Amino acid sequence: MATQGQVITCKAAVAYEPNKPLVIEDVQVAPPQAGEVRIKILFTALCHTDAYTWSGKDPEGLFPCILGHEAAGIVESVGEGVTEVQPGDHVIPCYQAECRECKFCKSGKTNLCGKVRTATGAGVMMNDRKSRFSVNGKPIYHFMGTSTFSQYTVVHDVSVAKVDPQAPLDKVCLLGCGVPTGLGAVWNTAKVEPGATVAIFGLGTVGLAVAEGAKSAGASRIIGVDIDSKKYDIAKNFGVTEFVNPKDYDKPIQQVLVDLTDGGVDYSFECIGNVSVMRAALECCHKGWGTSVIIGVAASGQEISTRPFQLVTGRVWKGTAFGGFKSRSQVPWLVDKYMKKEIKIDEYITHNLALGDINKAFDLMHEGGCLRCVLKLHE
Ligand SMILES: NC(=O)c1ccc[n+]([C@@H]2O[C@H](COP(=O)([O-])OP(=O)(O)OC[C@H]3O[C@@H](n4cnc5c(N)ncnc54)[C@H](O)[C@@H]3O)[C@@H](O)[C@H]2O)c1
Ligand SMILES: N[C@@H](CCC(=O)N[C@@H](CSCO)C(=O)NCC(=O)O)C(=O)O
Ligand SMILES: [Zn+2]
Ligand SMILES: [Zn+2]
Repeated sequence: MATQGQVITCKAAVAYEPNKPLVIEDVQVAPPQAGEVRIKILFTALCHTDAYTWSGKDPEGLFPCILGHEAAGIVESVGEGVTEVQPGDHVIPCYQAECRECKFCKSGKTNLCGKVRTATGAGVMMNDRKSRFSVNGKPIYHFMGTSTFSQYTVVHDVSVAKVDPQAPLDKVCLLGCGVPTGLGAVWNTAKVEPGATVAIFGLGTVGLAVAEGAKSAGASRIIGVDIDSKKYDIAKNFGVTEFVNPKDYDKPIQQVLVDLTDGGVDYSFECIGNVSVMRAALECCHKGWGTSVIIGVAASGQEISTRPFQLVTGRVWKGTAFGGFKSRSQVPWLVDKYMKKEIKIDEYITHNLALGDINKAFDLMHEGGCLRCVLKLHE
């Protein structure tokens, strides 16, 4: 049955309130308006940022909403003026847009795009500042411009990457967030060079992707830091050469790393979202040149601090969103790299469940053994 131009009723997981179990609902998804694309989502993974917003600690968090931003699917229909994708195309929705026209996109200095960011932050579509989702006539907010915990979603055309139709969507859905973030933090943001020493704080999916990126960049030592010692075994497969558990030491972790590396590492990456660890990650860097990259997302009200002397003496503090990748241009390139076996994806997927099991999937995420859980959206 043709669905183009019609409201689609489908299943979605709705977050009605912070921390209350998500509810699988029949949701109405309106047709795409000008510059919009409606996507049949086939697979979505869960990222810790979904859990962060669900927890109520995200200052941009709005309820009720449909979370989810690491997914893949097939274009169902497009709105007026959409030229770059058409029904049937295989796509990855990208929470970081790329319009190629705004001040940010044209700067050549950043992957951030300004075109739809205020709308996505407000949980609505740019065209009419309204949501395309409703339940029994009541609007449900969008999330990060993607809302992939739904069998169908509507996104801005500048937030859609068209990918190789041969690529397995149950795997490449991970290229919507965590894996590119870690790889890009190394390749684009830090620009790690051969022989460099690297410390990675937090060995979840993002930290492991940092390790993979650092290995491919030719780093000589890749030191993983995690409070869960079980992470070391898996981390070795991603390139981590040494492991440090802060709980095994009486002295501050930055001192442990400085002592281990003759004055500090060349690059460090914070992949947790803990502001005390962000400080340690900066302070374990080598005087004169060490660079620390913040990747983790910290709760509302949290702030970073250090002695300015740390920066005066040459350490550099940076941050990265989506690993600095330009989404529409570079996600298809990452898909091709996966197809050529040049980057891992399968190894990050520890669990596969159905949409109806989404609350179980969030429970799993908080257990040490889960990296990414991929949900199948349709039977
Ligand atoms: N900037 C971006 O574009 C971007 C993209 C994706 C995810 N993120 C953020 O990156 C962070 C990591 O995501 P993830 O999915 O890998 O998370 P995760 O929870 O799977 O991994 C975090 C790891 O940190 C470890 N850890 C926790 N506290 C620690 C401490 N005090 N010291 C050392 N290790 C500690 C945990 O044991 C775990 O292994 C999250 O904050 C997420 O929101 C940011
Ligand atoms: N809404 C949060 C900010 C969350 C945040 O920093 N998001 C990251 C992506 S996390 C993906 O898992 C990001 O890329 N931010 C850039 C952007 O959102 O434009 C808050 O307000 O604290
Ligand atoms: Zn994410
Ligand atoms: Zn732009």
